[in-house]
Amino acid sequence: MQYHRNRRLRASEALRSLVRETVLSPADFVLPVFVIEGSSRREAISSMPGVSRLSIDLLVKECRELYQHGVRAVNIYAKISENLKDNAGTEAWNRDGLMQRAIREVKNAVPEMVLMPDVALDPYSMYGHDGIITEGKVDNDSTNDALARMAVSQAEAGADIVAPSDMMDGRVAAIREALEENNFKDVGILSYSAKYASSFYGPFRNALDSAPKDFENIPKDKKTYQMDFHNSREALNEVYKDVEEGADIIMIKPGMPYLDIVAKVREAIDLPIAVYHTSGEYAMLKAAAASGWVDNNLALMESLTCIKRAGADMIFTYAAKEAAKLLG
Ligand SMILES: NCc1[nH]cc(CCC(=O)O)c1CC(=O)O
Ligand SMILES: [Mg+2]
Repeated sequence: MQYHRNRRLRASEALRSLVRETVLSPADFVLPVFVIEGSSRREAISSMPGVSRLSIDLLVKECRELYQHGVRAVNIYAKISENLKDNAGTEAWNRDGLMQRAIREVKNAVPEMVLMPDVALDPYSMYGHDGIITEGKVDNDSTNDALARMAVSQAEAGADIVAPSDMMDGRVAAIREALEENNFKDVGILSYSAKYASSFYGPFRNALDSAPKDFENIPKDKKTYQMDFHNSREALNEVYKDVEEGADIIMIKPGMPYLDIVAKVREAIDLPIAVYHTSGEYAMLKAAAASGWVDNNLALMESLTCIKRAGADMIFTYAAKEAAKLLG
């Protein structure tokens, strides 16, 4: 006689919480933030309800609040004016650039906050690409030199961890080497190792005005560097290379439609894994909730919990503050 009654342990919330395998905490979240010039400026991003671009002073304020809610890491993007953009993305390593000033001021005001600036040329590129264009192609190796300079200038400004999101080959090694040479041996690298060419980045590209631009003989998408979403084993290949090159944290992106990749990478490596709940995933949730088709709070917490269950140690999400408040 055998009665397997799995329902026994689901009988009450107290029992369910005793056997719960995955529990979210505000400390799991990294909030991506968009910084703009000026002061007391807040620009709502229409494709991402609840998300705004902030001037540095408001970003500082936001970071203080986040920290109080238990969110202790931000991933920073700068929206610079069109006339500062060029092919090489030179503004990206301007010591007095918007990004560098933002890092300096936030670090100064909230020193405990973990600052993870984005390393990639697209917000600085006149073409909207993550690399330098040479003869109509995104050139890998010259881009790596630029990324290394960008990372060093962010480290100089006070970054704790630099986060290359470009998908050039060998850039983790190039950045690691440059950081060591410049005596930033304690600055870490969070590498977007398995980043797919995805339609879920649309709202983000609106927010930064960073989509590939319509130039003749210039690629209109990022498929020659970001991964093909039909592939899974290729993600492991990418991850192993970055581990070898000295990455401290491995990122997989996007999140929800890619949890098979997260689970697979979790099995394969022991480094911390970050997963990006992307702008498109956030926008879909907000749109459905606004229509009354899903419950915002329940669907949000379920989404984030499932990302953690798949193997994420940390989650990049635009809902970081909202979720932290719901947990608090
Ligand atoms: N280096 C670009 C970058 N860094 C983060 C995101 C997407 C983030 C999101 O959609 O939330 C992108 C977009 C892209 O690759 O075009
Ligand atoms: Mg790679």
